[in-house]
Amino acid sequence: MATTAAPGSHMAAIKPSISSSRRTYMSCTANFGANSEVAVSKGLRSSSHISSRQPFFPSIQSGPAKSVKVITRAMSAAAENTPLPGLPIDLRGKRAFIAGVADDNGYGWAIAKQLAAAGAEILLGTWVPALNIFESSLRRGKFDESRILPDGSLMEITKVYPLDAVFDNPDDVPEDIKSNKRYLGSSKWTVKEVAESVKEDFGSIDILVHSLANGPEVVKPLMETSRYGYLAAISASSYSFISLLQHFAPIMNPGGASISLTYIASERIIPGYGGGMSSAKAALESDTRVLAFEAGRKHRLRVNTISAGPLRSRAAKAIGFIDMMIDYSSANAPLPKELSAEEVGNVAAFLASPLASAITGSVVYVDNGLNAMGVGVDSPIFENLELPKEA
Ligand SMILES: NC(=O)c1ccc[n+]([C@@H]2O[C@H](COP(=O)([O-])OP(=O)(O)OC[C@H]3O[C@@H](n4cnc5c(N)ncnc54)[C@H](O)[C@@H]3O)[C@@H](O)[C@H]2O)c1
Repeated sequence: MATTAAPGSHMAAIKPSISSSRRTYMSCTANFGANSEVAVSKGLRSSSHISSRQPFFPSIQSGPAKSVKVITRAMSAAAENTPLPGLPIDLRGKRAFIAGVADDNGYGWAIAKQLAAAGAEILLGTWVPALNIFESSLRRGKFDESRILPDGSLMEITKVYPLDAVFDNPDDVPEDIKSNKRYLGSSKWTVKEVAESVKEDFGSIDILVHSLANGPEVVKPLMETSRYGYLAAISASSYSFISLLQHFAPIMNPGGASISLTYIASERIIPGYGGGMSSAKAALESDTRVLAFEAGRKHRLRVNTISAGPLRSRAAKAIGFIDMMIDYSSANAPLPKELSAEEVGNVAAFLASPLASAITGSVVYVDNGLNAMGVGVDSPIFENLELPKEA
């Protein structure tokens, strides 16, 4: 399946406004004749061209006041419809590999969608045990509504690769996994093999997204977490990113970008986010900085992580307190609204684009500003404190 059909959302949005601005402009000239055409075309130029000592519409200042009003209205309509010179997020010609998509509810899907809306070609890496159900749901059209892009076309997924990011190469895979029936139908799903398959199929990629995490003991407090649970969380949620970058960097084009997803529990206490997952996110953020240096110097790649607010994804629901965290954020964040996955997808598209060419090694917060709060303002302690109210 080719993705060339998916145009950049910005470009698609511009086309109709070009013609409507032209229509507005033409109706101005038709209504007011040659003099007003001069006036309108002057008005459409940058305001810096207008001397403060000159009348704004020298050619019609002597005319009746009514004409001035009508022309002003027509001009502001024309200005509203005039496309901005633009800072488009244009990812046409770029290819993205997004690891960690197995349904249409999580951040990985939303990021894939916004990258596709900006014109990127989409390859997915799906956890082997979830692959069958994801592919059959895709085939049966279960995700079609979620695939709709701003221009009305459907997001194309060029290829889905089976992936288990806790195994780097076939020698690492233990017998019980090899013979597990959920793995038997798939092959070449270790990180090294997936990178080799992508190289064989497409030669190179430009964008690498790590949107996966797993902590078998996430519901246990850190003090009760076993060594196995802790190391498993780090392996699946932190080292998996190092491994992906290690194996994909050689096939990433210079100027390429990688993005992972982290959570505020790395730096602030979030009771309930246990099993070493808070430690895994802290490692991921620290690794983002070191890998930014190494991959930047060696491959001219950028490495950033998005610290996302709470989302009702499948993984988050498994932790068991996601609704509470969403309510807490709405009650306490500077922006008292629920975060949408699309808002995170938009920032990922920006970070992946040349517009972010000087951003690397950063933790970028997309959380309605919750990270900036020092207190929870919904505490009864603050009952008598005057808080800013909506105007
Ligand atoms: N949902 C939230 O509230 C939230 C907040 C901040 C950060 N995040 C982060 O966002 C990222 C995506 O999670 P999500 O919440 O969108 O949930 P999700 O369920 O959509 O994504 C997690 C994915 O990881 C995959 N996965 C698990 N183990 C794997 C492995 N060994 N190999 C390959 N894939 C594996 C799962 O199949 C799933 O597709 C994670 O890093 C998560 O920690 C989530």
